[in-house]
Amino acid sequence: MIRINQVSKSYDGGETLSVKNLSLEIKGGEIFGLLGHNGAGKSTLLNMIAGILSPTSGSIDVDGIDVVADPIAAKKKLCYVGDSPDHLLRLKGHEFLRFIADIYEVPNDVRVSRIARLAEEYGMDAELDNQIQSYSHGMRQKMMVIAALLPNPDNWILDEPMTGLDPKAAWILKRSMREHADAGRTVLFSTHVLDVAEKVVDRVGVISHGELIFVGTVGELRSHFHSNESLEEMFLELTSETSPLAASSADSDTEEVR
Ligand SMILES: Nc1ncnc2c1ncn2[C@@H]1O[C@H](COP(=O)(O)OP(=O)(O)OP(=O)(O)O)[C@@H](O)[C@H]1O
Repeated sequence: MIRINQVSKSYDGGETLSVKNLSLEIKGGEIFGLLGHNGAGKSTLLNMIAGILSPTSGSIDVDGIDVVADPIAAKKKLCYVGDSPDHLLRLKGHEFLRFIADIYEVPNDVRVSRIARLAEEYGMDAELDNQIQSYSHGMRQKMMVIAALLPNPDNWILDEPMTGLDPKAAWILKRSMREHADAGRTVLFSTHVLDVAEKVVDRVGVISHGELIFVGTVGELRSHFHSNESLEEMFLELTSETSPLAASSADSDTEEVR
């Protein structure tokens, strides 16, 4: 479970807030999709949950562990796919995965079988002896997904995880997300690809200018609009400059439709 309590983030000492007083609870058993335009604050929020950025104010806990007060314990409860797959490029695939398994203290026998399964599923088994810098963008993204899923913690935090994945890999990841949530665990991911979101999410959160302007199921969003529109159409209406819900102030309620 991920609990975000009145979190704000400023990159410039308080002049502007990239995330504004945001509260949200994501329970075990659900896939939660975070939607928002470029610069809306998705990566900033996910980076704070993953412990890469500190909130300017507010608190975040993962399975009851405060990510700022106890960062190592909190990190053991989550995995994270960031918005760039270009890390540790000089390592070979298997060296990178061994490094991740060491950090997460994945036992030897477990890591061997898990790496073999994940590499085979994502079509990367023939690539593990090559340096990551020789991989294509999509192959690097697959490595980030494999590395994230390798420790198999309860909470998955995935920033645009489908970007660059081929259809088969995207399908396998979506299936894994569903299985993970159905086992009572938590998946939080961001995406721009709204037809993907519509198919896999249990709930969505729409973030605009650092504020959550909607939290609920796609069905609830539909009944709010009294329409049968696609998620894409509703998202565009919700975040348009003329929408009464479009974020502009920091003092509004954020749960459900404002
Ligand atoms: N390192 C940084 N320094 C200063 N401002 C930043 C930094 N990172 C992000 N921002 C600002 O914070 C805001 C939110 O950015 P963020 O990357 O969280 O958006 P996003 O929703 O993930 O966007 P995208 O969909 O384009 O990845 C933007 O206005 C951005 O310019």
